[in-house]
Amino acid sequence: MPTAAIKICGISTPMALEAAIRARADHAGFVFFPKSPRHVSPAQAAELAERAKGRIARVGLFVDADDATLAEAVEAADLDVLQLHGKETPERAAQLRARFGRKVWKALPVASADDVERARAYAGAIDMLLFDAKTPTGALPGGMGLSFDWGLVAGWKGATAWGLAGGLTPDNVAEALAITQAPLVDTSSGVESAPGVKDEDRIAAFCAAVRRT
Ligand SMILES: O=C(O)c1ccccc1N[C@@H]1O[C@H](COP(=O)(O)O)[C@@H](O)[C@H]1O
Repeated sequence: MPTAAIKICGISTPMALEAAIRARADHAGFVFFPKSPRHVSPAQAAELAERAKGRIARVGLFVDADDATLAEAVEAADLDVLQLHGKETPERAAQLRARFGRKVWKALPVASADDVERARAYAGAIDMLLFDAKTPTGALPGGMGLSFDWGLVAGWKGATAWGLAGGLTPDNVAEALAITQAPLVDTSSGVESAPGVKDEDRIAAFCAAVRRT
């Protein structure tokens, strides 16, 4: 099995960005969702993105964002990927892909086999599916450190590339990969010392654990 690609999400400081690059992560995620403790403004993202250019891919995370919000972020941070983490439909995802000409990833909340089945509706509309844990009503739709039953997506086969998110840490990512064979893993709170505070050692440990598998 080839080594899984790695996304470190919720990067809001140069220190965290440099740690992700040093650890050879593939993608850095910037959260454009004001309710998140990891939220960055377009101006902050622009600075981070400039530092990231040519060293790590830039992913912008959005939750049911309107076109103006997306346009401002894409322009400021020259994003490579738009990660949609709300209730965006396949039609909305396809529309954004066409409008912005960037890759689009869609996060899907998973708690049951039916949730996984819903992924098939996005075939042709997006570039990657991200299976993430379903979070409680009223809570953030991600970034909560919650995982789901990885057996539900074990060896998932579909028309769309996919990745695994939700509660991944340096301690459990090897097991998650052994069960799911996910081609990409995404973590945020699992490499933090407190909500929104990235930990360099945990970022390094997470990437090393992925590479050991
Ligand atoms: O990180 C956030 O604050 C966030 C807010 C709103 C939606 C998604 C968010 N994060 C993403 O959620 C998954 C899982 O995160 P975790 O590893 O369980 O903390 C991941 O894709 C984050 O990028």
